[in-house]
Amino acid sequence: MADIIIKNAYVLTMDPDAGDIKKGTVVIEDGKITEIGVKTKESADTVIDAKGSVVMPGLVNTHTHAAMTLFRGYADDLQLAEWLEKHIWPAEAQLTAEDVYRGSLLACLEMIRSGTTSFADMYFFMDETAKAVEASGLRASLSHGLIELWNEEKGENDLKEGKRFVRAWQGAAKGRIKTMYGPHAPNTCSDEFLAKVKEAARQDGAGLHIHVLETEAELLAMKERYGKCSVHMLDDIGFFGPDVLAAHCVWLSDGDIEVLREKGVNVSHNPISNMKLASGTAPVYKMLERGVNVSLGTDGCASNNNLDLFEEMKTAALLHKLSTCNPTALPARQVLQMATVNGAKALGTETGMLKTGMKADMIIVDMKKPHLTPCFDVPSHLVYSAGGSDVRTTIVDGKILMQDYRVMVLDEQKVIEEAQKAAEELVARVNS
Ligand SMILES: C[C@H]1O[C@@H](n2cnc3c(N)ncnc32)[C@H](O)[C@@H]1O
Ligand SMILES: [Zn+2]
Repeated sequence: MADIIIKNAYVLTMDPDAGDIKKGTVVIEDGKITEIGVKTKESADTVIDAKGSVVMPGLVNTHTHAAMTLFRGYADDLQLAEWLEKHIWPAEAQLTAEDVYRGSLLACLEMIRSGTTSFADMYFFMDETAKAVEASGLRASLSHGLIELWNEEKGENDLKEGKRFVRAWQGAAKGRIKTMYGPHAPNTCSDEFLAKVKEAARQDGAGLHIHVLETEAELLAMKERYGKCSVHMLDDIGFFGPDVLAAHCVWLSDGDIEVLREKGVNVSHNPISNMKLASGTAPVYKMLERGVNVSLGTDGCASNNNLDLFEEMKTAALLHKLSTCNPTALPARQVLQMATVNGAKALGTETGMLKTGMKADMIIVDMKKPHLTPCFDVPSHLVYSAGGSDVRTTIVDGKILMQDYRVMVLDEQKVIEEAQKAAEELVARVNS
């Protein structure tokens, strides 16, 4: 007998070798998808009748700082440098491990509710984020943020902690947790330090998660310091490869795009954060055209200000139509692919598609809503009309985390109250 059968659903497989199934069934056993089709096994421990709904791969958020939910709406309408240096970093200096646990748990709850089944995170007190991932049932690629700032001692301490974290949690939560090295950015870490981090990642077989060319200020600072941009500096120290996840990648030249493509670097595009901090418009249309693996991320809740990847999909589609003056740029299906297939590829998770043998990470989206009626084209609705709050059921690794809008794995009220309290006390400490 199967564990879960989802029947009568519109199955959006995202599998390039298979089409969608208008009224199909998905069978889950031992955390994997064992059958998809019209005629399948009939009995299971849990049978979900998904009539009027879409079942699709869970969304993948490839760049966030989960615990920053505590800073949601804390410092808005500022430039990145001022925002980070004058507001966020001083506030982060007051963070405790407990705060990071509360903030991360709130983020996990928000992601479960809005259809995100895995995410990549870079932050501090990462044991706490890992514990929140373990408790919530989500899948994640986690890294301790390394901010050397040309201070050798700080660099060494950060790298030591990063290494401890990578080794302590690799493969934890029944394989749902992967760990990465997280050097913050080329303008906050020296080339020598970045080379050291790369070597550590190579030794541990871990990936690397880094912010790259988010702002013009970074580009100018790099030219001044090295006589070349971040992408070329990173390339020259041998940093790049398919194990690298580069967030933002806004200020790229055509030559930079070629380097990213050639080295198989995975890009996380964060359109809402880039728009809110007015960092610029990433050349996403060009990157996709040239075959760079571009995925989607929300960035942290201090620059978004939520973790809803449905909003991110719509924003990405609209932004690149506008920026290229081309309404055919980033059509709905391609944007869905960024949020599922490309994200899963970036994190190396064997998810992102509904296909036999893949891990069972999927969501059921309720289409019986006023704003989703009528429905001529499912991908169009998912990108242009739906929101995270239309997700009714979330499944990760074959386990139901939310069923019919009820979160099964966390005490929702308690998570909200404790995060609220942690945020208030944190801000009080910052202001005292
Ligand atoms: C891991 C570190 O990254 C910082 N951080 C959060 N958002 C951004 C961003 N858009 N660009 C650069 N750094 C950021 C966090 O505030 C933390 O200090
Ligand atoms: Zn970030």
